[in-house]
Amino acid sequence: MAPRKLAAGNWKMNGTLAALAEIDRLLADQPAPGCDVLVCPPATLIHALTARASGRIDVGGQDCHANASGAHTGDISAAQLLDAGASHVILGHSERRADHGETDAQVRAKAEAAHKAGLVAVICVGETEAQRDAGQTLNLIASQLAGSIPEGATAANTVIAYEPVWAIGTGRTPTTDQIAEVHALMRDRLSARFADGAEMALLYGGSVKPGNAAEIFSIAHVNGALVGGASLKASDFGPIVAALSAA
Ligand SMILES: O=C[C@H](O)COP(=O)(O)O
Repeated sequence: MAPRKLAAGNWKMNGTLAALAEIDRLLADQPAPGCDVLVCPPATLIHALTARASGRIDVGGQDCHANASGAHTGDISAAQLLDAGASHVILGHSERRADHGETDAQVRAKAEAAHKAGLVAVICVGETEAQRDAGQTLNLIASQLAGSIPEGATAANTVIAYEPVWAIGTGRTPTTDQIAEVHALMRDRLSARFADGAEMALLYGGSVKPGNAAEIFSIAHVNGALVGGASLKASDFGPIVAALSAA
């Protein structure tokens, strides 16, 4: 079976209740998308967005704690995300790895917690510009995949997002050959390690816009996108969803 196609939006620390009007616009613009659509708003909006989307868009968190409950002020558990309406959770985003020092082992523990709660883990990997310049990209991605993905991962409970750190929010994107090289490596490693690794959805993320989406979605083993800035407005995210639907 081919991997499912997924257009995922990561709102990061943007948006209040007023931003949910964009969900209405997105639903109007894309009433019957030919791909899965996921929006990961700040945790404060998960419940309201779930109600607003009425099952037509999947909703996700942007992080969860590895523990199910306890004295962890400011954190949120996978079960709490599920309870609020989430079906997915982004884990190991480079902003979490950089801002909060998250390691592969911590990301893996969080993914185990997400799976246990019944959430799909969207696990992010990606190299910095210095690592790419030093020729370390493929080894680093292989190492992040090995360290961040738990043994219980399947195509049903795990999505992998390749996000070069230097392409996030910069307007710069890798060449199609560079994306293809990393996605081929990811497919090889996942297929070697997991029984259904050939069916795991692989997303590209980093400055995906309406203008470059179709080209990115034409690359082998790119099954969708994790979109930051361009997911905030339906006028940008709608065309990206349409491009993936047509891919
Ligand atoms: O999670 C999304 C990525 O960090 C990409 O962000 P961006 O589309 O704003 O470059």
